[in-house]
Amino acid sequence: MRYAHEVDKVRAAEQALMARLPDGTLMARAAAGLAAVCARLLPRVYGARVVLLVGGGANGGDTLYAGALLARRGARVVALRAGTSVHEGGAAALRAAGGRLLPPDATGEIDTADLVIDGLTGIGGSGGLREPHATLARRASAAPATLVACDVPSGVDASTGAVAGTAVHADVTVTFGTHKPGLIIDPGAAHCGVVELVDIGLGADLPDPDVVAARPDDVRPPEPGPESDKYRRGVVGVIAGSGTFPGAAVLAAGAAVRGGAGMVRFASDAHAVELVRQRWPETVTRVVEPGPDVLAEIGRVQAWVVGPGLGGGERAEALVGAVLASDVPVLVDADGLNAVSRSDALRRALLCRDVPTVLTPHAGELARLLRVDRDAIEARRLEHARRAAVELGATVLLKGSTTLVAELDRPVRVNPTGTAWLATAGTGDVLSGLVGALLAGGMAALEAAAAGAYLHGLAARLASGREGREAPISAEDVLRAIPDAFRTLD
Ligand SMILES: NC(=O)C1=CN([C@@H]2O[C@H](COP(=O)(O)OP(=O)(O)OC[C@H]3O[C@@H](n4cnc5c(N)ncnc54)[C@H](OP(=O)(O)O)[C@@H]3O)[C@@H](O)[C@H]2O)[C@H](O)CC1
Ligand SMILES: [K+]
Repeated sequence: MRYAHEVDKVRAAEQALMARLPDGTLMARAAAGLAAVCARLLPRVYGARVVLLVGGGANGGDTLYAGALLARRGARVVALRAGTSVHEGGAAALRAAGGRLLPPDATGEIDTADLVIDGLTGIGGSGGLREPHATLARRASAAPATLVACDVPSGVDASTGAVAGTAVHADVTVTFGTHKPGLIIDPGAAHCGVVELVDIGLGADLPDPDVVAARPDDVRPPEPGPESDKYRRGVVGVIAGSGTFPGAAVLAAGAAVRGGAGMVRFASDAHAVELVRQRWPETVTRVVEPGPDVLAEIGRVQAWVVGPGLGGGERAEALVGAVLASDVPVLVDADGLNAVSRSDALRRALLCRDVPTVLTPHAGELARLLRVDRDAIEARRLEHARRAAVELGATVLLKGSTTLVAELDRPVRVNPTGTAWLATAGTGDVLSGLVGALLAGGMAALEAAAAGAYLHGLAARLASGREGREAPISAEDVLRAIPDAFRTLD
């Protein structure tokens, strides 16, 4: 797993470590790591033009010391000082190494630089960048020089990834001690470029992470063994589709088949059932009307998926209500989520469940569930995913530019796979069937949702093609690539 810690925890760990070390040790380690990455990025350090953008805090201090190290190796280093104060030790070190400090209006230096280091704000930054910081950030982001952010791109909230106004668009972000959530969650993540972690010795002082991102060997879907039969591998029940949206049913049922369920039971109205039977003959189908015995009519399952393409109205509410009253894990998606948004009774049913529930909203669906603005969700994804997990008593998988999975008292999972090409109709239906199959296979809700998001994102990448040569994909393409995504796991 890749771990990320919020600012308070980073500061506490730094305090604990600093108490045992001579003054200035951590800043020296951070500066050395930053300078080493910058030296690697330059074709030649000697004679290179390096510009430092320096704010008044320790982030500026790290940057000045790193600039001094590069100046000692022959780089021509100038620092543009934003704000009134500057880290004194760092400024003295830069001057002693032959570097110069200039006022912030010397922006012409940025346009002719080979490399710019952004040391305006780090974990101490808050709110939108003020002037002259914002102008320097914009100018550096637009300049041809390689732009390296010190610890965090200035203007990005390190704990959340929120960006309130101007923020640096870095090519590389050199971060110290641990990742910060804002470096792996959008919109902040999109400002970081490549993230390099420099070890400054915080390890033992860091508590449990706030946010984690899986690496390939962290994703372990259930595997059949010699004892397995279709029932032991897990039966998933999919209730999806309607006269208006039968395609969602075909995609969700297909993804449940490809996701490794031992058997898929599919139930809906006659039209959706006919389509699913034609496309996925391996499913066991049943035409159902909502009623008190609807789940018994469909048969025993180890997990339910309800919602894709169900449409609005009482039918959807009745079917979601029946599933929420069951005693097996449930995944609610799409129109199922909209039914919960409309109905206080369903909301109560959700909170009363004592078996896991996974909700898979996109930002618009989550906005309706939480009764907040959609833009607020997009701007502060981490906060809203966590809030939804608490208020709705469920594991919440928030889809979008960075997919998050939140569950009460657990580190939030950030999905590292995926591609912008996934933003196309029907891909959410595929995700719901896939996660449903993993739930039926016995994975815990958080693990199933995170593994499903990982495999789904990977399938989309495999379907869209080699990096730099991607092509548009359909939900059907993602569905077809699911077996290849499984094959890439260790
Ligand atoms: N503590 C350590 O041992 C280590 C820290 N490292 C580096 O330190 C930074 C954190 O440094 P800190 O001084 O706490 O804060 P910053 O430098 O990130 O930011 C504070 C300055 O930024 C100004 N500020 C804040 N918000 C804005 C804004 N929106 N616009 C413009 N300027 C802003 C703030 O000014 P105020 O007037 O608001 O006080 C300060 O001048 C950390 O990120 C590391 O780089 C190293 O890791 C080594 C160990
Ligand atoms: K910075």
